[in-house]
Amino acid sequence: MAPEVPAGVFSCTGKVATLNTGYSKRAFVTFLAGTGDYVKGVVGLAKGLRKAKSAYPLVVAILPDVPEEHREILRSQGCIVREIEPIYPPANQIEFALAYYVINYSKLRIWNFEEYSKMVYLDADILVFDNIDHLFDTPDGYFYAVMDCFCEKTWNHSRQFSIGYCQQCPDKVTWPAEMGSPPPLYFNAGMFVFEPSPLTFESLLQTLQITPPTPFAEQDFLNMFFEKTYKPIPLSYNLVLANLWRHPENVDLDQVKVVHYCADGSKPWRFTGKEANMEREDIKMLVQKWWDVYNDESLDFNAENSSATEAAETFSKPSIMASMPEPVISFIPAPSAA
Ligand SMILES: O=c1ccn([C@@H]2O[C@H](COP(=O)(O)OP(=O)(O)O)[C@@H](O)[C@H]2O)c(=O)[nH]1
Ligand SMILES: OC[C@H]1O[C@H](O[C@@H]2[C@@H](O)[C@H](O)[C@@H](O)[C@H](O)[C@@H]2O)[C@H](O)[C@@H](O)[C@H]1O
Ligand SMILES: [Mn+2]
Repeated sequence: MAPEVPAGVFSCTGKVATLNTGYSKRAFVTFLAGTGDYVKGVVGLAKGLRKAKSAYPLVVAILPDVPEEHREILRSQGCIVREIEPIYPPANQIEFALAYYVINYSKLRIWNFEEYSKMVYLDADILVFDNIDHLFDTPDGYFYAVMDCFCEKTWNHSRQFSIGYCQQCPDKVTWPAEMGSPPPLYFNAGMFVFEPSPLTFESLLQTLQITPPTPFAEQDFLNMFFEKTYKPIPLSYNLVLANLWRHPENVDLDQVKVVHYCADGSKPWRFTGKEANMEREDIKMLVQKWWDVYNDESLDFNAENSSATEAAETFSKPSIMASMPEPVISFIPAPSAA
């Protein structure tokens, strides 16, 4: 059975929910880079949030190489499009688990969106099936995310993989004493709840410059940086698909609120069904659900159907902060996604 998630993690601290006035605002945020087809992922993400009747807008942090046509598609779907400067890891010889992961360090720019008090980051290959607005009411001061799984071959560089250990089933293969203490709980960085802060952003950047890159790029880096404040939340908030065949005992598809299409071959917008596990009925059902949302014209953005409209209009006024100059870094297009 997966490790328990602290019961109190969603208990409100009695704090008055932050009013969406002035600069103490809430929003979902995702990241888009390149000229390829991930823009379809962002459209699916935006329409899924609308279907779940979320009260908060979706901010899209985009790299300079995202074409105007894609930016217009996102604005037409009610997204708030914010261009960011890329962030690169220090010079290195590392071989990332997937070559294009090098662009994911630019995600760190979202900590500088200081006009927002609390944000929920969601990868563009995510579909929200159920309302998750209550995540914004989690107590401040922590980093909330779902624990990852170490069983896929993408983890074959790790000690966990070498002995068949996974935090999703810590009793199956116990961590041997001779290997020292077990690794700290490790989250998947495709979804997390955080509080933007320029101080945290500066600390992230300074720490990044002295941290040798590792196979899972910014995901490894964020796990190291937030190790002490990380609070696991249930798997239903970020179902990394590999859990379906690696830890089916931990998955209740009827309860899943967020599906993360990160298994090899599972991106719905380029699905062929040829890769390992892609012939599974549950995978094909989840991919179809993504397409149902993506193709549902009733979920397209318009003033009537968006509960986040007033919020989006409020947010769409560029804040003085957003116009603050950021360090200009020459942009080198990264390898395209797998
Ligand atoms: O060509 C790309 C590749 C990745 N991404 C962004 O980077 C995130 C992380 O990449 P991906 O989800 O493919 O990694 P995975 O979760 O599959 O390991 C994506 O969700 C997108 O938000 C992007 O915008 N363009
Ligand atoms: O750049 C590193 C990426 O690392 C993560 O993806 C991986 C990781 O979760 C592995 O544990 C899985 O085995 C693998 O399938 C999956 O692709 C994040 O989802 C993504 O947003 C991004 O941070
Ligand atoms: Mn992803």
